[in-house]
Amino acid sequence: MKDEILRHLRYGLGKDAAHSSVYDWRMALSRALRDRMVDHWIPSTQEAYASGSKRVYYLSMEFLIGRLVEDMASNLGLVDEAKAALKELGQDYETIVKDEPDAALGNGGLGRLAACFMDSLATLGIPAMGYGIRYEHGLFEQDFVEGQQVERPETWLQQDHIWEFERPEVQYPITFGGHVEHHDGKAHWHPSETVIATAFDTPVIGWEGRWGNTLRLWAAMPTKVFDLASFNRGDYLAAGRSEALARTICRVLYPDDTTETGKELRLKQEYFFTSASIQDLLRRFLSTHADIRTLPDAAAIQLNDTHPAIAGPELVRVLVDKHELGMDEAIALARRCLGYTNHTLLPEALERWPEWLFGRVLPRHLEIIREIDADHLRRHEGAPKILDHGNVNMGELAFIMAHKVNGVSALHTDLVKKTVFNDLHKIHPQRIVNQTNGITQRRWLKTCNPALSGLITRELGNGWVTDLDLLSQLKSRTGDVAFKEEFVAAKRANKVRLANWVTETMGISIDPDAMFDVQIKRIHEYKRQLMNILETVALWNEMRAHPDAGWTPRVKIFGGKAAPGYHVAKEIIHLINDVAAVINSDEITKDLLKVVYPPNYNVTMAEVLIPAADLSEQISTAGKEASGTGNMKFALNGALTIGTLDGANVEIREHVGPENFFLFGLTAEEVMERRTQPGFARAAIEASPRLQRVLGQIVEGRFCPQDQGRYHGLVGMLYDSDYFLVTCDFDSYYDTQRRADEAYKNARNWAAMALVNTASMGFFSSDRTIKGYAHDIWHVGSRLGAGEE
Ligand SMILES: CCc1ccc([C@H](C)CC(=O)N[C@@H]2O[C@H](CO)[C@@H](O)[C@H](O)[C@H]2O)cc1
Repeated sequence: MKDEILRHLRYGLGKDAAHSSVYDWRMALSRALRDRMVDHWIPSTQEAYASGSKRVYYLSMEFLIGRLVEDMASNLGLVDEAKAALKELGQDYETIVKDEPDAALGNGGLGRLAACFMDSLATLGIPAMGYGIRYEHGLFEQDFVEGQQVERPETWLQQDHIWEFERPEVQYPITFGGHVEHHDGKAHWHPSETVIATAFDTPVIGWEGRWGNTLRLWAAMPTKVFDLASFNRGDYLAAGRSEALARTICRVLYPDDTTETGKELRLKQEYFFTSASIQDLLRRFLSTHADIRTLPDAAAIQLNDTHPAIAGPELVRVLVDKHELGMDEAIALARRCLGYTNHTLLPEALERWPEWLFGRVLPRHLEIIREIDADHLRRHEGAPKILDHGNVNMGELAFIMAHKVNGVSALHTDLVKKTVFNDLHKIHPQRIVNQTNGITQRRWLKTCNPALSGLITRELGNGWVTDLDLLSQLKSRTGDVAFKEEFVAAKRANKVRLANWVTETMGISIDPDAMFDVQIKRIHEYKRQLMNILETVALWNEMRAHPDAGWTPRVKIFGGKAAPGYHVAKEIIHLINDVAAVINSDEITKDLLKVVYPPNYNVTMAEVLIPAADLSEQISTAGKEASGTGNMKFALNGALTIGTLDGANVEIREHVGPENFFLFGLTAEEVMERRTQPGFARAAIEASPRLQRVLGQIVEGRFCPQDQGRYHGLVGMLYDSDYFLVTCDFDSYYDTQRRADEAYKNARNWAAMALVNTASMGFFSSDRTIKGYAHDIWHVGSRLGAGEE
């Protein structure tokens, strides 16, 4: 490895060791790892072709990958070798790893799930390809200016993205707009705009390199790079116009993760990558198969939410307009290939495109959607329609065009059947299945928590890395004092690492023996960061009133971005920072309570925060969080959960046992019922002197004396609407936090509960999730011989 690094430094970067920067060393290390990776990648790709085995195509607008050096080195079993080689070269592995920017090609849960799925598909040896967009700018960088979020463009591609291979030979025309003519029984689409989709491939190598798949991200290129005539006329802007227009399509990730934008560019982004992917998988299929009618036996296409739902009409378009199948046959054939995953029940997140806009961008597809609707209505009278009230409902389209639809947790899937797709569920009672989410333990334990994963491997061997159920053997250790001490020591080491980082980057000192109480996720009203900060103020009030009451010292840690246009979420960020400033400078409570909110939460920050957490905040309004995946990461890393019966919290509590979970709050049914009671919020506030006092302090400007009225709106909204029932769950949340305080005082018992959490997470591996999709939806097998998995 040492020689390979030096060779890459010299011939890849043209540098000698003496004059190399951290960037140069990182590039040299990455190139050395990449070489090893390719030696696993190419044989897998060849075998996938040669075997003609069925492939999974995972279409997602987002892949929240994070950093790759450590993950690649770990999956190839080269971490120690890399560390040793760099040490010999006088370099520090940690410093070099830290230099890599995150690939932040996603907003949150949906994007990260796609990344975990890619790791599991490769580790399980299932031939698969991820298809997405190569955004020039990923999710914005967040900073706080006077406590308020400001966004800056993310710039991951400003330096060489070493893990990708450009595929200039893989290009497809993507057309938009124009009109459709019908003659001699055929449709002829005459588009007004064409761009070229070009492929960039990133290898995805599974554990121990036994199989490799590809993540193919599309970039947009103009059909005509440069308009020399305009240039010669001195019209320089016109000269570069087509290129600028084309590049706009993949310029930036839309930063909204719960509200559909309705922007034309977003629709073009969705069609751009979906059409390129469909054209690409059909080319691959037809290169080894003659009869297009056998496509469903060779391709399982999974839609990651409705964002690629245009895949249905696009496949039908190609089958009818290019391969001359009948409309009905084409629709049925496409349906046998397609699966659709729903990730949210929030009405504002369900994509509904105005028909006029849709028809302007995709006139032929609108025609085909009419055919799909008519075909479905012919078979199911009175069925919900895709085209309704002047909108194209992408949820209905995805449902009707898929042979299987799944929710992402047991509760969510149940609610999908009862609410958003109730009518369609009645018509197609077998179509909706559950696939509870999961996480890859390679990144979310093996790589991010070497202290704990090392201890586990010493005790159990490393079988757990590919079979997480093996962790259940640790349940027998809850009484093993020595083992528990090592378990606690690992947690404390991670807390010290975090405390040092917080002091270095924020100048705030935190006590590693305090309870680290962490809420990290996108800022959204349904996730109720607001309730968390209200509870924090209530706790602060009590601590100030009785500083010697034997409090459990706490560090409240927040992390998360708000969509730039989501003003209430931005107000909540402002409030958290205002409260933090006052509490962190309070002499009375300085050793009892601190509030820390590091800016720019991302995958890499999660990998530092989660191993250091004692308490995991999963406090969404019941019925709103489809699953959550952070909840699984925390429990796996030995944190206890305080949470509602929402999403996958329900299943986590079932697996860890009610005694090892701090449950509070209304259930999803009770939430629906409570909302029917007029003035429920005001009543709840009047019933809680503690909450009343906190709201009074906030509305009077206790945390923003220089801008008294700052939170009048926010508090007013709680009194008048409180759609997410912060007021109704506040007291039980507060009391449950106090129960956690008491529990934390008994370190041994807390350690035993934490150990049971870690030991009970086997079910929540994304390997189990992918096996579920493979069995219930995709009907695919592994290329790794039986028993090799
Ligand atoms: C159109 C704008 C938009 C963009 C993204 C989304 C995603 C579906 C939001 C999302 O990330 N949902 C989360 O998906 C996770 C993976 O299944 C779940 O664990 C989370 O509960 C869910 O909120 C909705 C709407």
